Amino acid sequence: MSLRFQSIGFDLDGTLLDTSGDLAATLNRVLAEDGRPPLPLARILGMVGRGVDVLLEQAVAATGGGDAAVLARLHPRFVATYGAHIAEHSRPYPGVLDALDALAAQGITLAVVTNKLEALTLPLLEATGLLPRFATVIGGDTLGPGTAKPSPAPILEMLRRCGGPAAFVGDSLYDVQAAQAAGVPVIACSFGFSQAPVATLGADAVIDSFAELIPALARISV
Ligand SMILES: O=C(O)COP(=O)(O)O
Ligand SMILES: [Mg+2]
Repeated sequence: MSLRFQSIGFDLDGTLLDTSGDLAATLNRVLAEDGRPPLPLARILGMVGRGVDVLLEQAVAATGGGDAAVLARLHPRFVATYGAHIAEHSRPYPGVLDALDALAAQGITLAVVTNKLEALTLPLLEATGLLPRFATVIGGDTLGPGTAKPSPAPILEMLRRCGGPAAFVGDSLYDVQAAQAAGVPVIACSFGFSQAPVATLGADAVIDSFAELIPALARISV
């Protein structure tokens, strides 16, 4: 199946990697250290996808509230704790490695565009064996404040670095909005962290497993 895409970008959390276990354990540990109650996994996953600042804002609001000083206190604790436990439970979803290899074999350039901080993203990709497969990695803070998805900025930067035409693969509304604002077709993964049914996100295609990725890309290639 030959695709017309020069490059394909991937979201990280809930798309390439199931990071739910390490994210939830880290957040609940940081909340406990601050005297706050734990949050259930499903609630936490609904807070993931717009980066650590939004995650902490929502987690603090859900556990008794707190002002900017609370967030400023929790932020470095979250980053340090997560960095120390970055890949204890996090694994690629089934079929990820085969799909990436098949795309690379077609000469397609692969990129990661995540809202996770770059300094956490790189060791996570390294620990899970994914890093060598990507030509470029753009984190939520790589391009500066205000450029995380749903801003189109990181997808436009991926196009600049890797060339077009491009497609994007993600699991959240923010991925779909960012790709559409950048004029790039987008595939949504139903196995990720989206709280809304992925069929309602407005993506060009929905996949239920990575085995469906290349056929879906072929369908939107025409
Ligand atoms: O919210 C995050 O930290 C990262 O999320 P993403 O990899 O799904 O963009
Ligand atoms: Mg995601």
